[in-house]
Amino acid sequence: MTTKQLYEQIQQKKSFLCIGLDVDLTKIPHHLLATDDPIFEFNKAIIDATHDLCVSYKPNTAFYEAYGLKGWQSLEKTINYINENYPDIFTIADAKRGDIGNTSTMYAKAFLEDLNFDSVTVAPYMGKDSVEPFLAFENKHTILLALTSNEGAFDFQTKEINEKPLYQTILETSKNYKNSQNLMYVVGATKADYFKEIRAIVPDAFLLVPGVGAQGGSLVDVCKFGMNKQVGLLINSSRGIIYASNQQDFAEAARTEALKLQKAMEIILEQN
Ligand SMILES: O=c1ccn([C@@H]2O[C@H](COP(=O)(O)O)[C@@H](O)[C@H]2O)c(=O)[nH]1
Repeated sequence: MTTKQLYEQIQQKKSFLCIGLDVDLTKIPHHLLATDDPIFEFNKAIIDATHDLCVSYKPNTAFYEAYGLKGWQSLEKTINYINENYPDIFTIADAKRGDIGNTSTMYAKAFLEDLNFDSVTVAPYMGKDSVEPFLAFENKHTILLALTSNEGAFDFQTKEINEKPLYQTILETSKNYKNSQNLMYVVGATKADYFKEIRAIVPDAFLLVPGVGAQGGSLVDVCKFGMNKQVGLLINSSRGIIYASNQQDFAEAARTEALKLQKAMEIILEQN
């Protein structure tokens, strides 16, 4: 999917919501545990109940890898279900990969070719030759960790090297990578104070913003300086939406939470 198509979806749905599919078998309704593939059945119900309110789904691969081969099969069924039934949805494999070049190529093939996600999250720590193999895929996107939502982000990412915070160096340096038009960045909603500086460095890039909902980030604060002419934001909420209820009504409850965020986004879009 191109960023133009993503923007068209945002305009049509009046939403820039990304729903995180982080399925934990200890948190899903008990009746689903009796099915052949509880993870997939849970995702399918959530997706069917929310697809008109969001523009993106983001399974975090950890929640699938933790269940071994069966978990990986559930991930594959989930991405195939989205691609077959809701092809306009932008899909993100939140896998946080990145390695020496030939290994990164294999990671990229796994997520962007075999599983056919639109994008994958990548850690920038190993530098250019670890990121560029992901960028080589046409109309696919590499979402580089820039300033993450967790407390540990202050351990390295905000530390100055040559009088510049590391996250700024990541943004500036990666802009010169080959096929950098395929780059997006992760910036946590809990770091709203940093969005003005970040937008000055990457005015046109899409930012994937996790951290609203369960982590306490504010949608309004992020949008204040985070939006650009093409909106340029994908706001992620996972637990705050998918675990709104652990009863039979879980999909409806997820829809109610997603609708609250979509309505707030609609108001913000009208004001901008
Ligand atoms: O900086 C980051 C990068 C990734 N994440 C991931 O996003 C979701 C957030 O889940 P919530 O339940 O809405 O808190 C999860 O998959 C994280 O691993 C992040 O939170 N921060």
